[in-house]
Amino acid sequence: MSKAGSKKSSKAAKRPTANGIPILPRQGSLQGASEFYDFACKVMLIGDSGVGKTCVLVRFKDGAFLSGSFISTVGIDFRNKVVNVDGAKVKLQIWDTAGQERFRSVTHAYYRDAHALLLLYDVTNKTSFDNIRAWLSEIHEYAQQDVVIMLLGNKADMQAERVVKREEGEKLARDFGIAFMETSAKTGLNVELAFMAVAKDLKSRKTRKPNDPKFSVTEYVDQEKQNQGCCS
Ligand SMILES: Nc1nc2c(ncn2[C@@H]2O[C@H](COP(=O)(O)OP(=O)(O)OP(=O)(O)O)[C@@H](O)[C@H]2O)c(=O)[nH]1
Repeated sequence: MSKAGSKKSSKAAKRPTANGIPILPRQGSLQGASEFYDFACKVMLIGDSGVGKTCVLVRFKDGAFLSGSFISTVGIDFRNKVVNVDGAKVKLQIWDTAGQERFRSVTHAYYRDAHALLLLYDVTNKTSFDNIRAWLSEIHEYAQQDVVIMLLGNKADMQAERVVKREEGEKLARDFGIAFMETSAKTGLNVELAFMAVAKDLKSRKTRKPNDPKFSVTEYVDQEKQNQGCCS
């Protein structure tokens, strides 16, 4: 992950750059030599700086939480994970973007190939929530029309600092017809579910017969949340 100030960012500095921003190959290889899979898809994590995109990715990929001082992502990077969906192996190539405004022109270029976008805000940061509409406009401008969008209200573990109610996130998602859930990279709440919903959607798109009902990410997520029997 290209995080400014991290050890890995010195590696990133040896990569090709544009205005000092590390640029990775546009088409991250979906052909992992040692990984077997049936379908592959690109998922992008987007949202304001500091909402927890890198932490959500690390939680999903490694089952760990990056606590401590916050190091902002520089440019864009990706990690792969193969998941099992009803007997099929789906390779998720997950792109972690920099939330900072100065990297926006770099990350826009990657929207077009994305099958799914996980759009994050931070439930303890009202501005990050208010900016969601602007992020959705960008998605509308740069992403494919049929891209799957999921709104994630992250840092749900920080109840004392919360300033955005769950109902506000739900309403915004409803207004835009997109799936919603609250997540926590710290506790792992709903992180797996978010990525699995995306993987299921992709598998369904690839295998669905003309008369089969269309898979709905929103319905799937709502069903799974009900099955958890909790308020998340
Ligand atoms: N309590 C709590 N802290 C979190 C959570 N997710 C992220 N953080 C913290 O929030 C800070 C920012 O997290 P990052 O994942 O680096 O944020 P980012 O969205 O990748 O930021 P940029 O790289 O600048 O775009 C870090 O200090 C994390 O430890 C969470 O779910 N709960």
